[in-house]
Amino acid sequence: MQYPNRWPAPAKLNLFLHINGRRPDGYHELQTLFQFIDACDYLTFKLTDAPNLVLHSELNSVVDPSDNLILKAAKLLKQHANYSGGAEIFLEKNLPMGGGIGGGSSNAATTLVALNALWKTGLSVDELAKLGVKLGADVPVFIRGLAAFAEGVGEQLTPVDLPEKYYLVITPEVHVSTAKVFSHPDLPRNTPKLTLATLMKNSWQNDCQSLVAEQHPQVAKALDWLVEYAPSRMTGTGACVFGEFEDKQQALKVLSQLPTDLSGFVAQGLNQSPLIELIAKQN
Ligand SMILES: C[C@@](CO)(OP(=O)(O)O)[C@H](O)COP(=O)(O)OP(=O)(O)OC[C@H]1O[C@@H](n2ccc(N)nc2=O)[C@H](O)[C@@H]1O
Ligand SMILES: Nc1ncnc2c1ncn2[C@@H]1O[C@H](COP(=O)(O)OP(=O)(O)O)[C@@H](O)[C@H]1O
Repeated sequence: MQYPNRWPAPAKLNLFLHINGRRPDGYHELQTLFQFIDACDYLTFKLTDAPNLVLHSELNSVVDPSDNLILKAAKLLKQHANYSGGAEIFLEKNLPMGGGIGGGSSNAATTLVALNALWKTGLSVDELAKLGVKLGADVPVFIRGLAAFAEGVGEQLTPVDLPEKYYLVITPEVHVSTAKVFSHPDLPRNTPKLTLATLMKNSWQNDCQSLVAEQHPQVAKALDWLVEYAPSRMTGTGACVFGEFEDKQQALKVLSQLPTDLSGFVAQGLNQSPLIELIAKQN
């Protein structure tokens, strides 16, 4: 089978994020809507007979390679499948980190999907998703590659077909820790659970937004600015915020007016991830 050289790891947005409660293990019950966007990191894999797993990336100076979700994912698959060889992995990092657009989780998912194909370890998508959730609650949605309504701690996924709008994503230069947001005493945790049909009719919100905006003036500033142009919210636990547009030109026009101390990009919503499209083309 002819696989490509570069494997995409797309970002996601949480179009809404509701927190319904806290479980005894500290994890939170959520209802959230995931859609991919066509902004991606890219990974390249060179297979080796030697068992070593090596990551080449500018990120190595910021995230210790042993903490990098890419190497953690590769190690997990290698151990699970009892694979004898190794890989050199090259990462092109384009996505902002700690922004709530899921770059780390997506990198992990792409590593699992790509190495499973290249190493011919033969795991099913369900098995890969089960491995992936050990690395992060967001990893399975990237492995399955379909826009989805998520419940539980984010692992119960129902695929959904959504309008593929354009988003202006603002990337405030602050790193928000997901663990810190979820452990904050003031985080609202009591949004009632609703059916998907009801949620689709309601206006959408992110229950982490007020807390994160209070703690990070750059996030509040981005939201105050963007909301003048389009319905806007934060994604995940922040710091990125996004405004929805029907029309790409309109989104680009607003981007061109962004105050100089903010930065961002325009991307299109996708119901199928570029990673899964690529795998489907091979089969
Ligand atoms: C809440 C979301 C929405 O997409 O936030 P973002 O990370 O994307 O901003 C994700 O589900 C996050 O997924 P992910 O980033 O993979 O989370 P994990 O590594 O599993 O967990 C990071 C920390 O967040 C908290 N956490 C995460 C998920 C959840 N349902 N309840 C939690 O309380 C836990 O304290 C955990 O220690
Ligand atoms: N390959 C990776 N890409 C990005 N972040 C990574 C990676 N591996 C580990 N991390 C760690 O995970 C943290 C959260 O990453 P990221 O997925 O970008 O944020 P978020 O979950 O908020 O979207 C980073 O700050 C970094 O310390």
